[in-house]
Amino acid sequence: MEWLNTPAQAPNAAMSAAARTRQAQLTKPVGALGDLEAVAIRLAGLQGREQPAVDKVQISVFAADHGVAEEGVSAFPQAVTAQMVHNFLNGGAAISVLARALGATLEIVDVGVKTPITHPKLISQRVGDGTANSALGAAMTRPQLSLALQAGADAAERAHTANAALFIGGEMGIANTTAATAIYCALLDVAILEATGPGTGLDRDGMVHKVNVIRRILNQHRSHFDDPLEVLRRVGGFEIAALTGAYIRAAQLGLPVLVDGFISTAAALIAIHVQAAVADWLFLSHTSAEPGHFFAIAELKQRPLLDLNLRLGEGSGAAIAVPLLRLACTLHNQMATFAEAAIAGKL
Ligand SMILES: O=C(O)c1ccc[n+]([C@@H]2O[C@H](COP(=O)([O-])O)[C@@H](O)[C@H]2O)c1
Ligand SMILES: Cc1cc2nc[nH]c2cc1C
Repeated sequence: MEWLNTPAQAPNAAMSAAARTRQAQLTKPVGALGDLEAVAIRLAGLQGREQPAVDKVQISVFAADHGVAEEGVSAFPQAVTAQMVHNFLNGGAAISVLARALGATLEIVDVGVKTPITHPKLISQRVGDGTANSALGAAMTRPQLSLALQAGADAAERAHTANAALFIGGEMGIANTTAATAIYCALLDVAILEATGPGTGLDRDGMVHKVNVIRRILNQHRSHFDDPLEVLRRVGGFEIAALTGAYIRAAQLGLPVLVDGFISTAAALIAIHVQAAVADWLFLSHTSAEPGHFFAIAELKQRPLLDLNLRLGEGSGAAIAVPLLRLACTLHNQMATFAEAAIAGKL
């Protein structure tokens, strides 16, 4: 795991400066294309070219089960994790449809679904048969944490080797909003009541129960909140750890990342607590409908691109934001400058 401490690459400041200069010359009032201008400028710095592009996209969905599901914290049974993995592989899930529509590479990685799945298209990098119940003890062992981080790093390496311009991580795991909420509370010091949401669709009573379970989890592990990897090991999940490893490795390889929703952002929080410079490589795709997402967005000091009441996961929100990144680049690269179009500049 020595790679974890390898520094993230530094964005190319000269290229973002050149892109900012170009934006100022395009035939529009400066700033009129809003956040899309900042996206193009950031991407230019990350890709080291004045004219960025988001051609090849890799989406890696990590699936795993959670011991804490036995506490009854989800509106759906644990078996849905494995059932959705089959749906991903058979092309019927939202992320399958989106990946096809975008021309993106989609890979599904089993990092610890309870019952092993065999399928020719599945990448099997199992860390265990699901995590242990974090309300009773640590969710994973140290070796399991290392393997899960490595599974994510491997996915980022594959994307880099395949010359992907953008990496998207997705997750699937019944009960993982409980794990993610515990991470938010541990790292951000937000109140459990404010950070907890309905996940897959709990009613009020279900939410009250979920809050109580998260309180038990936090009380169990409170003395370790100053160590982000220990928080991940104790209250996280294999798929959250894989996403953390993927984000850190992508930043080290110089590969921009589009972060998905509530659970993916928990992995992003761990990643930036391990190494703050990883944040340079992360774009937030959307604001999740899960209410606690707000607190992580504030910590990442970035405005997500979309706000569509999404709460699916799988990498779906990030995939939906890809056309915006592509359009931001196309506008930046193809618009005429004031000089080219012979249009008078600002008075
Ligand atoms: O990404 C989000 O913002 C999001 C918000 C709520 C739920 N999810 C998905 O729903 C599952 C977890 O929900 P739950 O209620 O079982 O904790 C998991 O598979 C996630 O991908 C995802
Ligand atoms: C059906 C279903 C699909 C999902 N995709 C990601 N999380 C999910 C949770 C459920 C319940």
